[in-house]
Amino acid sequence: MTAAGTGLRDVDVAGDPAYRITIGPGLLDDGARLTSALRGRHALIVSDSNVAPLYADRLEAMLRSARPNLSIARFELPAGEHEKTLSRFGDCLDALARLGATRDACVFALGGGVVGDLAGFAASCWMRGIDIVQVPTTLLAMVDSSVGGKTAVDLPAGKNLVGAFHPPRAVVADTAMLRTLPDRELRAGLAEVVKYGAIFDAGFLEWLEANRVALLERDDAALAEAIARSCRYKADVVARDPFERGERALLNFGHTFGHAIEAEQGYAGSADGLNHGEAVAVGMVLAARLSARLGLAPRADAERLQHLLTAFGLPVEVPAGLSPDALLARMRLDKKAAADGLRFILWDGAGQARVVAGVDEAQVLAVLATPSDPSPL
Ligand SMILES: NC(=O)c1ccc[n+]([C@@H]2O[C@H](COP(=O)([O-])OP(=O)(O)OC[C@H]3O[C@@H](n4cnc5c(N)ncnc54)[C@H](O)[C@@H]3O)[C@@H](O)[C@H]2O)c1
Ligand SMILES: O=C(O)C(=O)C[C@@H](O)[C@H](O)[C@H](O)COP(=O)(O)O
Ligand SMILES: [Zn+2]
Repeated sequence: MTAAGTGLRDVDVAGDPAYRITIGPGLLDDGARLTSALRGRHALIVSDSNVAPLYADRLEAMLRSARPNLSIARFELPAGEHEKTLSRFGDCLDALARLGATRDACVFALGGGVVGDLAGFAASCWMRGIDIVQVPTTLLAMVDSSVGGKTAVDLPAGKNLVGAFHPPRAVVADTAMLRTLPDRELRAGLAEVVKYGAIFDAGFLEWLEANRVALLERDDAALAEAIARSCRYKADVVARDPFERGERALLNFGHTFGHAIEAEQGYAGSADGLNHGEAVAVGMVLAARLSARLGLAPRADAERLQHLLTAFGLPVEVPAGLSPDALLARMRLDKKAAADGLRFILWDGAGQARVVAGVDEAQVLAVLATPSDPSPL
């Protein structure tokens, strides 16, 4: 996985298309790697109002020096979850039209998961599908959203309700860009890192417990290891189940609750509510507590998960003012719900998750209505 002497790590994702995730410092200056998947003469750089001023000029310069004949345009959205909308998606398509992007054009998603999801969805729709290279700039995007090809925008009715599966041609994760990431967004990314341990590997949870301080202090080696291991977990599951017909749904651990919280807060995100990673942290604790309540998993495992997330500075309680009934109504529009009712990703204990159908709504309401600490599960 580590190329000797380069400080870079590669994680290959099997599938159609197969692609490579490259992780390490300095990749934003690697024009050859950034353009390795480029086929045509048009490139659209999609970014947001925080990331573009920091990194878009460098990316554009690299693309120009590697491919002098490239026509390059930019589309910049205001930063924030509330911008992951159909309206901004339309604006992104308009930017492709102004560029005159042909079917061999390539979109470069330079940003966090909001940019990656929106740019990916635009790439999946423009002329029925053009290439995208993901250049993730948040920890969350490096460990999760840039990998696996889920793209989407939010609707007022629900999170990620409109989207497509559209895998990238490459993922280029320059870890040096994490140096400018706000602490709160770093912690949000750690929530999705914890998720991999929670659903796949209790040993990884132990590693996270042992490396908690190093990760929060942005130790390069610890972060690189966490990113590479997370990408490996995700790459393996999406290669086996790219369209979420089965086991990929495990990656939704904590998301049924989390997405309901995000939607109920109007996608306020970091500005005035919980961001995605924080909402998932709360959701994972609720899912673990629901598992304990249903007698599927030991209470001690739920407490351990809660403890780790708290140690990472993440919230573990439903924000004040959100009603259990309103959250439950949101969950009925979760994409995993089916004729047999709500489906949750629950666990048999740390590192062992499964899909559980037909979960009793009264039990869900009971978990939502009970504060986690210090009350009993
Ligand atoms: N497609 C998937 O598989 C998948 C997986 C997980 C999450 N998601 C989606 O990802 C989104 C959350 O992504 P996110 O947490 O990256 O949030 P985000 O994209 O909103 O980025 C968080 C904040 O950090 C800023 N930022 C980004 N990189 C920076 C940098 N290097 N330096 C300084 N500031 C920087 C952004 O401008 C933003 O304000 C949600 O919409 C979620 O639904 C998708
Ligand atoms: O890649 C996946 O599959 C995931 O579920 C990863 C999640 O972390 C991510 O938040 C994803 O966007 C959720 O997808 P959705 O299908 O529940 O909208
Ligand atoms: Zn997520």
